[in-house]
Amino acid sequence: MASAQQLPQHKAELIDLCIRSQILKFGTFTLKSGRVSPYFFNAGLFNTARSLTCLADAFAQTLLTQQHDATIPADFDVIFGPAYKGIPLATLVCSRLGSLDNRFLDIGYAFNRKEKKDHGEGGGIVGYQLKGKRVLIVDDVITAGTAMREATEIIKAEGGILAGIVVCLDRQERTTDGENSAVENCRAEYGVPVTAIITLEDLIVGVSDEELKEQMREYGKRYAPLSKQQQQQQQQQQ
Ligand SMILES: O=P(O)(O)OC[C@H]1O[C@H](OP(=O)(O)OP(=O)(O)O)[C@H](O)[C@@H]1O
Ligand SMILES: O=C(O)c1cc(=O)[nH]c(=O)[nH]1
Repeated sequence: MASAQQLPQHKAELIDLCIRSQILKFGTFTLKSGRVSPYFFNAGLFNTARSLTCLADAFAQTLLTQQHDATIPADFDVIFGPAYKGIPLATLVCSRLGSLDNRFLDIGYAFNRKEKKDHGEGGGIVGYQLKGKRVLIVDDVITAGTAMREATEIIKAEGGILAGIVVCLDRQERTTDGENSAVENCRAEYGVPVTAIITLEDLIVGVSDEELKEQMREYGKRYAPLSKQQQQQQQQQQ
């Protein structure tokens, strides 16, 4: 395994799976933010019991074994997965936590519909009621943070209380309208712990092809959060 020596086992195993199953793809991809990336993380390809088991292990390790760390969300009643790719993730993490520890047996899961349903039970939310509950968001990727903004607005509108955010991959990019990292921006704006199982830096460690590593580094630099000095230079130029 290319990354086994440098990274904790659950991260190395996940990265190895992502490379073997082409969950991590290389090419030209337009992202939700409009940025054009030479790599793409397709969580839709966690599509077998084997790969979901690996992913569930990695989420559980992240949430359960590092609870002394203030960036790790600890107290929540409901796991919310933003449509679409967050939906199976919320279900998976809820089920895995419940099977690992009885204290989690009564946590709920919920997700939004991208289009509201106007028949049957109707509405835009499926699953556990969010009103008055501490809600953990689980998603596949954070890039510029737009999906997180949308998810937090849904939770607020339902009367839920955001308790934290955990994603599979932090691409370590800045927000579209600012200079700060999307993750730092969520921490500051929502005042909750935000964490990721793996980051762009971790992915680069796991990739063995030098040319692809370089493309990832270059892209990462282009959309990296700006340092204080860069922010000052930018202000002076304006
Ligand atoms: O941090 P951001 O810049 O918002 O980008 C990340 C988001 O983009 C994708 O969602 P999207 O709605 O495109 O896809 P999906 O319907 O496949 O989940 C991805 O699943 C993240 O939720
Ligand atoms: O930013 C995105 O839209 C995005 C990036 C990525 O790597 N994977 C994904 O599903 N969406």
